[in-house]
Amino acid sequence: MPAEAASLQVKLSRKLKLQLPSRIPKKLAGGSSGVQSPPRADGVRNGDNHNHERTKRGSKSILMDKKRIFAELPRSPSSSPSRSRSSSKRKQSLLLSSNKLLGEEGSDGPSRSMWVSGGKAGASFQAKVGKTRATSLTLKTEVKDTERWNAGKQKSPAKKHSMDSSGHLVQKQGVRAEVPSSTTARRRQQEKRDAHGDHPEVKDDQPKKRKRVIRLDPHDISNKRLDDGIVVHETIKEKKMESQDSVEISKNAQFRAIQPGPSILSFVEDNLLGRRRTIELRRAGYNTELSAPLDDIPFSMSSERERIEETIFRNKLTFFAAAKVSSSFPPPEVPEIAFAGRSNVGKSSLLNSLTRQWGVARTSDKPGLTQTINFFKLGPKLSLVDLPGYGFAYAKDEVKDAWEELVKEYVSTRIGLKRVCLLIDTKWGMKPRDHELIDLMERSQTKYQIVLTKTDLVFPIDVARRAMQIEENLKASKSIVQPVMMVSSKSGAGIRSLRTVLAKIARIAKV
Ligand SMILES: Nc1nc2c(ncn2[C@@H]2O[C@H](COP(=O)(O)OP(=O)(O)OP(=O)(O)O)[C@@H](O)[C@H]2O)c(=O)[nH]1
Ligand SMILES: [Mg+2]
Repeated sequence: MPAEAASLQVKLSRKLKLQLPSRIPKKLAGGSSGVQSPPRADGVRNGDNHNHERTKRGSKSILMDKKRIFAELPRSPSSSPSRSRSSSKRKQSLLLSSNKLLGEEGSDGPSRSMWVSGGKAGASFQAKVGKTRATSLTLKTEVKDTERWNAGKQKSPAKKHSMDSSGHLVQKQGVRAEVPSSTTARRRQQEKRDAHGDHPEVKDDQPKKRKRVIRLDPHDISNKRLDDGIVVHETIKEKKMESQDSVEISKNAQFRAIQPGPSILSFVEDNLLGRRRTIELRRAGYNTELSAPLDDIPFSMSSERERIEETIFRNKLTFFAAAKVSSSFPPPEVPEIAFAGRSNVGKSSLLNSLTRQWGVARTSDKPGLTQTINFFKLGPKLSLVDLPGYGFAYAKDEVKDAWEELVKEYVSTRIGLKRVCLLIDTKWGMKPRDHELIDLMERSQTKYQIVLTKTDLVFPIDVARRAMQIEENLKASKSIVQPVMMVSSKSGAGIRSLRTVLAKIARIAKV
């Protein structure tokens, strides 16, 4: 038996020496050192085995244990002695891992051979390869590639490969460079598979997708223009805002610089105009629980109307006509006093406050409630006319324009119109549309009087300043009736004074 074994060993050695490749992929050999060892003459490299111990035992002992199997040319199983099951399993696992490695390497791999146990194990491997048709085919083709690769290697020996795991990419790139052009199609296929995630390890080695680079068209200056435009617009806007602010500031400064005359100041104080504390009103003897307490009527009830100092305002206020167009105006039978002004300035409220009949003329905090010219009779000798407001209102522009035209027509053509009370919000002062109406009344020689409203919302000094400001502005006006009146429908301040002025009109007026 020892003699047989020795002869068998010799035979195997010869056979295997013939089959030994010039190079063996390090990956297959499981090597991990960073430097590739030069191939040995007998085809066995120091790093070809899974550990260095085997290498130490020498090439002979390795050959005893291992046999290089070429996948494309399955060798007939040698008549090596049978091995234990565990050994066989170990070889199979080695085979599987090797197979896996082959798969990972793809067509670019430097070798498709592997070291497995000789004898029965090798035979079993061959049988397995034979059984697994797909695997066999792959191996076959890959071995062909390996041969070509080796040939290529020999042609260009100057090129080196780093076989260590850290330099895997370098090796693969090198191999790629050496793969002949006939394998290009296959390589593309492999790359496709890699791209589909068949071999994640290899995929990692693939050059990563280039980031999209946004190319700038040197002739396209739209972006720049857009940016520039925005910047320019912003600066213009900012400048505009700044200039507006400065104008506003200067306007406020100008307003604060107004020195009201002594008559205006005393009027404001006598009538307790402006924002006042409740305690102050109480101390002055007014019942702050009542509506419009400064009107100096203790109870705001119908029976109390008898206490109104101006007899004409003791009459019942009755609505009798509404007009959307001038043709709907009622015939001018009695003198009329109209209340005009911007929307929400307090026209309807003033009518109620003057007559102390709350709710006859409808009011709302929503601008644009009064949309028709409403005619109210205050006794047999006077009519009070509530006009729709102009300026901002919750209505369509066409509708608002129609109101404005109607108001203009009324104030400029109405026979029997004795006075237009032009109401101005004390806080905001006169606006361009107010001036428009003034101009119209000036042209049509309609008498008008400025009435500052909502005086309870501003400081007494500002009420005086506003009155003074308007008086100064309209000094040259011919149709204006001085003085500027100041009222508050809420507190009742200045209402009695206004009644006195308006009652005089009623007394002397004839249609
Ligand atoms: N604080 C205060 N609020 C007032 C005064 N006069 C009226 N108001 C309020 O201002 C709002 C508008 O009042 P209106 O009388 O409806 O005003 P208008 O001018 O008739 O409004 P339009 O009919 O829309 O043109 C309402 O909420 C009133 O309560 C006032 O003297 N002081
Ligand atoms: Mg109104």
